[in-house]
Amino acid sequence: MGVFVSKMMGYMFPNIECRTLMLGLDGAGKTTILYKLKLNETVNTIPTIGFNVETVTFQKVTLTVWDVGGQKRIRALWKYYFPNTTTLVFVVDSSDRERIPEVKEELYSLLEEPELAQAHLLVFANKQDMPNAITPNELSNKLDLPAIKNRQWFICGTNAHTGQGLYEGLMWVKDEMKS
Ligand SMILES: Nc1nc2c(ncn2[C@@H]2O[C@H](COP(=O)(O)OP(=O)(O)OP(=O)(O)O)[C@@H](O)[C@H]2O)c(=O)[nH]1
Ligand SMILES: [Mg+2]
Repeated sequence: MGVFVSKMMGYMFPNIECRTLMLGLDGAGKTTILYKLKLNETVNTIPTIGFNVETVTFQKVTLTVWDVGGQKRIRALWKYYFPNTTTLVFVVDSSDRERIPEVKEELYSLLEEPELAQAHLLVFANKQDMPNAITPNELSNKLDLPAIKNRQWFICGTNAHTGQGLYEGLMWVKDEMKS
């Protein structure tokens, strides 16, 4: 009986799989976020040369999260991770105000990529714990997010060390995937 019920539940509420591509400038906090989500731990990171990939399950949504190094000289490799992306997670170091123009340039060049045309956009305004951090609202305006009309997008403030804000983002991804 228990097996029957669990099979019925599986048919009625199937697991949703989501290929998630996490990009952003070097040092934004992508790898820290990945392992906070996967292990609920704050790991010591080194700059990613190449990628990390982990699966994270959240309320029946299984995300395969690809975290690709963001150093300028290796951003040319991002394109190899584009195919079949359902959600683009773009991580920003909110305390690095000087690099916001570079952030914007990289974000908009991603949004022009045909292989990412179907992807939802989740922006993590990370490092909200830093005293000079730009707020998610301010970042949204600086990145002109309200002007994006051709895809669903969402921004939230995060602190990858404590995990604050990360689940708000995942909740949005889950709702987008289910709708
Ligand atoms: N204060 C603070 N520091 C953070 C936060 N998230 C990440 N960091 C720190 O920022 C530094 C860079 O984090 P990473 O996760 O390695 O950054 P990354 O985006 O993976 O960088 P690349 O691999 O070079 O693309 C590390 O020292 C992290 O501990 C945060 O929310 N707050
Ligand atoms: Mg990294």
